[in-house]
Amino acid sequence: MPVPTFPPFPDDVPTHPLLVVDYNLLKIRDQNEINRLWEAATSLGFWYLKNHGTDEEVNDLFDLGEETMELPLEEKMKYEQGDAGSSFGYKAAGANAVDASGLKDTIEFLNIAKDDALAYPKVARRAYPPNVNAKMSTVVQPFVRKSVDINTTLLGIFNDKLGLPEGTLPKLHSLEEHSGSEARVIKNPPGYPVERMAIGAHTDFGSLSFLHNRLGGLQVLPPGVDEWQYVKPLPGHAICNVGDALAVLSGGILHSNIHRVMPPPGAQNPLTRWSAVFFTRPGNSIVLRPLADQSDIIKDKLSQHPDPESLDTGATSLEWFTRRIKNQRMANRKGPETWLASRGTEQGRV
Ligand SMILES: O=C(O)CCC(=O)C(=O)O
Ligand SMILES: [Fe+2]
Repeated sequence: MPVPTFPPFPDDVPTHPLLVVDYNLLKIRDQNEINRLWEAATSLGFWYLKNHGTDEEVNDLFDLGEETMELPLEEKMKYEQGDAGSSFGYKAAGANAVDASGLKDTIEFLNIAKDDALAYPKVARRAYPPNVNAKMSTVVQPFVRKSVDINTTLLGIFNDKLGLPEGTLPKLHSLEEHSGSEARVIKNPPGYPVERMAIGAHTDFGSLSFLHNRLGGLQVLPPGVDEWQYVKPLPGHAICNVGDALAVLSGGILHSNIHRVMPPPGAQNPLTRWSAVFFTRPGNSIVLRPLADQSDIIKDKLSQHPDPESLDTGATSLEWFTRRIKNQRMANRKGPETWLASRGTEQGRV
């Protein structure tokens, strides 16, 4: 389907500019571009990525998301992610909390494990609706493959900048091991005022997120700033960000920033908001702690950290995700403490 045109993003709301990084230049290891990526990843931890060559795959995934969300709720619920802390599958609107008070989220999403997408027609992790299976090879796999390629390139660049032995970070995110890496399509229905949180404030759980937005609604709370600021969607530009796993592995050199999703602002507000993401996460067995024994740069950074132990999570990647996902589920909620138990590196800012 052709990409629809939308009302413009308003010009009277606070926005946060992001550096634009050119993927074509990263691919040829242009030093200047690598330095700009590094600057973005170690400050806000968010940047725009242009020339990523994934537009068609993203549009096809949006179409598949639309087709899936139109299924009757009863059908979608057959593929629900459940309450045990697994991420893969369908999540109905209202299944997660958005804050400590237990306000419910307003979005529904479908998560497809990279393990299932790449193993298809074998089932690696779980089942999906028949219409998703029908497009697994033609839509999901191509999106996952391109996203993996891009994020692996970024991991390779961070690896070298961090002074880690060649290939260390890509190896921790190997396709061979099962992981929490997944593709996600999100729908936020219209009808909510601009101040009604759709997804609560959070840091991403994994290492790198490759996000595609057409309408506004994503907001960041930059370090040292008290006001939430929108990230304006730019056509053809992905929004990339660092998640907790990479922040921890790098000893805090790479920054995992808090963000949340609100309904689209201004003239975009009456529209359904769709987003698509690929999350790259470490292999399930990888222990989330700074790689100080493999890099003097990380070791030095850690020696200046006020509380270096706080980065030693003692958790494997699988345990970290399971804890965070499980404790945001409304079905598991006992009180504000359940929300607190779902937190990552937000450091009390939400
Ligand atoms: O929809 C968006 O713009 C962001 C979604 C997000 O932050 C997430 O799924 O972790
Ligand atoms: Fe996120």
